[in-house]
Amino acid sequence: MTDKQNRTLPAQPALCRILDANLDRSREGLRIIEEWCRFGLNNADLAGECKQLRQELAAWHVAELRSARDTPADPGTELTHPQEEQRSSIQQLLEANFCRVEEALRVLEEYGKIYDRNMGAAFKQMRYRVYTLESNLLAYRRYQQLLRSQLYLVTSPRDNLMGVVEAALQGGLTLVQYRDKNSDDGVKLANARKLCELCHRYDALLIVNDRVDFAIAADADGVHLGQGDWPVAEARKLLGPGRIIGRSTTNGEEMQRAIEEGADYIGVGPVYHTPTKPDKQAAGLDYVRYAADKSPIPWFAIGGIDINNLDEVLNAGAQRVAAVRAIMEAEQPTLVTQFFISQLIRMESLKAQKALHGKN
Ligand SMILES: Cc1ncc(COP(=O)(O)OP(=O)(O)O)c(N)n1
Ligand SMILES: Cc1ncsc1CCOP(=O)(O)O
Ligand SMILES: [Mg+2]
Repeated sequence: MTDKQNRTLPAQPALCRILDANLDRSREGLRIIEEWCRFGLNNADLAGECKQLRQELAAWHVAELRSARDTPADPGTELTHPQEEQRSSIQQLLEANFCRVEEALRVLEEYGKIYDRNMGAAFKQMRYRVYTLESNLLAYRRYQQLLRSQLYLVTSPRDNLMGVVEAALQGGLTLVQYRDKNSDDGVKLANARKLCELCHRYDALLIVNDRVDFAIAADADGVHLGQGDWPVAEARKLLGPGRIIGRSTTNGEEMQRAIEEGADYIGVGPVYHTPTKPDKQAAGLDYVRYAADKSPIPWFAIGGIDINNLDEVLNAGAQRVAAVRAIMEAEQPTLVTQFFISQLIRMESLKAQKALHGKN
């Protein structure tokens, strides 16, 4: 690739060292990301793109650049940032390494222009591919997290909102919706941001109810839209393909429309009449059975579900449930969360066993 004809000036040792260091940096960062795509996500496409980028970088990493390396004289090897020493989650590790790769590619793009006529354009194109990889990876991670979530906590306003949600997260919750119909916008935005930070610390997703603008401003994982809220397509325009959009449905027609509109999941209910939404008529267990039979996308039974009637909802075919009062008003939200999850897992393995033995 570094055909000498494309070279504009004889390479200075400092320039070679800069290019060598940043080729190393970008290749290492991509390797770290690739390992997660391969072993953490089992995603051959994402891992393949990392490998392809690494190979293209390797082709630029010619002997002239590698031999310019002078590690003992490099003052930069001693410099570390406290954040480099700490990684509190996979999310943070990935973000840090994407940042490292993108910075290194930018350096390669700028200094590369002096070294080789084609280098600037090549690294610019690679940097854009890394941005695309980053958003594809984030979208994939979000969707995987949605798929593995069987319990969905929808919050209600509480003095100790963060404490209750954290207790549920400690019980294994992986999906939370911030729902608050009465607070001022300033309070809502502050709460959405705090909840987002809290959920991400536990590797859980945060969805914001009703408001696309808050979901964006809080950098949440998505939005939940009812039949009277924004159309899914309009929300998608603002949120892009990487964030999750949920839609409430009370019957088969609404379910079909939500799927056609491109919702990522649907709420199915209210299963029972509930004081949390007193004006809404119950859709009943029949609609749960209908969803179990017909929905090709993830769906959450919601409305009046608690630890006493959970079995009935699961027997009607629900594999995922959402709850407000059962967790928000529990004396021990951690224990209730653990109970819900254990029952959902029990039912899932019962179904898997039945399928294995060919029974209905
Ligand atoms: C998971 C889930 N399902 C349904 C709803 C209800 O949404 P909506 O009909 O818009 O009513 P409000 O929650 O906005 O009062 C939900 N929030 N979450
Ligand atoms: C938001 C919502 N959408 C349909 S039912 C419902 C409220 C569920 O609340 P609870 O779990 O307290 O019955
Ligand atoms: Mg709504």
